[in-house]
Amino acid sequence: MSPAMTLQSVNSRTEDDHFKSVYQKGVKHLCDSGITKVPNKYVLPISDRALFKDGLELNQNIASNPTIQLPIIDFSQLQGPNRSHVLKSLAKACEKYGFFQIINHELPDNVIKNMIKVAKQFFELPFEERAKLMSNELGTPVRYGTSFNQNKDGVFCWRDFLKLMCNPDVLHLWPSSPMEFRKEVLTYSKQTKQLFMMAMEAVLESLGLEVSPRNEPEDNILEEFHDGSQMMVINCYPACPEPDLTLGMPPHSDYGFLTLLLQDEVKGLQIQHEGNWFTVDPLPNSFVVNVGDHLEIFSNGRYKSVLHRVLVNSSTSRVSVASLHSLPLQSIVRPWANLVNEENPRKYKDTDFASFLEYISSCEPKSKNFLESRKLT
Ligand SMILES: O=C(O)CCC(=O)C(=O)O
Ligand SMILES: [Fe+2]
Repeated sequence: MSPAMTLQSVNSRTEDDHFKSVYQKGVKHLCDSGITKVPNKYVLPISDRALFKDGLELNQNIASNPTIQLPIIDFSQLQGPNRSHVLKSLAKACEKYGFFQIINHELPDNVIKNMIKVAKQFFELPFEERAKLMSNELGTPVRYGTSFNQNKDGVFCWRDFLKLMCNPDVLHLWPSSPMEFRKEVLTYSKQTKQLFMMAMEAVLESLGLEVSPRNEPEDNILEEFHDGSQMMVINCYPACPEPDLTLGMPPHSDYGFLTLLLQDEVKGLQIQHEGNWFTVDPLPNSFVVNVGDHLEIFSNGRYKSVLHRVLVNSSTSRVSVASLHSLPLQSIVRPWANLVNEENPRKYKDTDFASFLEYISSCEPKSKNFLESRKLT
């Protein structure tokens, strides 16, 4: 090998390493550097792009993807004479779509507005400030990162995130800047926990479970959720110069029982329904709620944890806040005994949070692979 070639290969290796470390710093950092094209690291193979269906590239703009109106669950009707009617709609939504929208919840407007405000402010902090929370360890309770799994993803997705464990309580590890961050996010997390408890009670009742406080604690699964795990994921999807080439998040399902999703006014979430992708039109002041893998397991397959993904766009950055709720981290999740019978035999193995972490640490998470790995054949 000639000296020149050696130098060249060293140079390109250095360049590679340089770019590798740039991508690890996240999409916000990359965009702030003034890029006008999507780097190859984020370019999906054609078949994984949003504009691809049944072996064909669709000749349309991402923005013209069909939208879906998710079933609406009116929480103001849950406590009154219409409760059983609302529970029936809830059961249908969880069976058919794996998604619903909550309206007329009791979360005050200002709590929601302030959550979005501090989320946006956090991503506007200087990179060095955000980078203090970067970690390669997936189990770290407070973690700033990028893509889906930046240790494993071959192609990166167009997302930066801040993951905050809310329960178990690690408040002292949360970012201390912006100044109002901890206070506002704590208020928001407590309020979403309450909303989750109401939603979970309704979901259990819709499955035919007796959740009255008169029950012995060991028969009352709702009690276990009081001290259940809560993880908040604050997502930032910067405006993307070539949005058709990449995705904000690849198709995935969420691991917990229910995820409560708050979005700003920018569209982006898509769900898979009857084999097709639909964009969710965010209703102002509502929460989009989805069934997670644990609820699919618990309900022995009656309620479905549905694939969803996120599109990005060229004009506006988007922020969303996902609150993922489940049983305490050390609990075992298994099909509820009353939902298993001769007609509907047990479909899933026992699982827990540790096996989920082990799974996502050891392979590139794709679609519903984790749930597939819990299926009894
Ligand atoms: O940003 C969104 O709309 C969805 C986010 C999401 O799916 C997640 O955080 O798991
Ligand atoms: Fe998700």
